[in-house]
Amino acid sequence: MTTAFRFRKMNGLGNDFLVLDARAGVPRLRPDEIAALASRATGIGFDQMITIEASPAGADAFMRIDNADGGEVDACGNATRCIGRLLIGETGREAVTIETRAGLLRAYETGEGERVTVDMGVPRLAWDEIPLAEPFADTRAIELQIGPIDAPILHSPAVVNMGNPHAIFWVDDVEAYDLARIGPMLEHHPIFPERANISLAHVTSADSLTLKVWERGVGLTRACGTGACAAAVAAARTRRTGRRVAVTLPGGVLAIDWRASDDHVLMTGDVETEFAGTIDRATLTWTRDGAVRGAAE
Ligand SMILES: N[C@H](CCC[C@H](N)C(=O)O)C(=O)O
Repeated sequence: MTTAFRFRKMNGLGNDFLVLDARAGVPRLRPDEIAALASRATGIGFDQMITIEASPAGADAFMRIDNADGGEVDACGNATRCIGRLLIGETGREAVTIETRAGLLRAYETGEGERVTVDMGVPRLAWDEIPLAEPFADTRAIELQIGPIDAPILHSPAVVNMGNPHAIFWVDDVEAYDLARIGPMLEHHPIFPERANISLAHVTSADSLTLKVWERGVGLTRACGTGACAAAVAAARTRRTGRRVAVTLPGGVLAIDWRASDDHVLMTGDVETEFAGTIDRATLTWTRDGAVRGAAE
């Protein structure tokens, strides 16, 4: 019996994914196997593994999300755009529904090339929805200080849940902080019982901000879709911007619209299919179509 199965490699603004299709019989990998394949040193290298499954709720598909550390989570904005693109191509429809552990999401064509819009639903803003370890009446700015570090003190982040927990710190220069060093301290801060994704946001105008993200369970990524949504909601809530914000990340720009009519957050951006290949689970080696054999230790 073969232990080989197919995969696709995709990304949304450089936030990259190993995409498996369980509807074709791909096995559920263990966390240690996911982490080994996610390694950029010895594996295929990716931020999240995304598994497409049949949807119990009758959506076009269920999307399962595992971070590079092997931990399963409930939301991934950039991956939702990528899977939306795949399902739009598969169904021939302009709009598809994707079931996730955070709820049913709709993805639709924008008519501009590979660009996809996803309705990420309504942000959760109460302290116990983030969640936080203790009550805060105003989640637009919570008492959390870290430092002193070799840069201005980070303090009073906004917190937002987009199906996953986010903390956003307002800074004048996202490069003035060693996020690779302080990110893990904040991700694992005791105020976040489920840990958190950590963003540095520099508001550049009433409709634009620059964002740098340390992702829970991954580390620094080139883009974070739910992070961009969370930062745009937080900026609007604190009157730093309007409800439509262009979020510039290291990998590109996401257009966020926190729609006033129903409080849904719409996220629009490009997706890219990089390559396809085959993984042999028995040896955790893989072959990229039309390329040389790789090997995950
Ligand atoms: N690291 C996130 C999941 C992926 C989020 C990000 N890749 C996105 O595009 O939203 C978490 O643990 O909540």
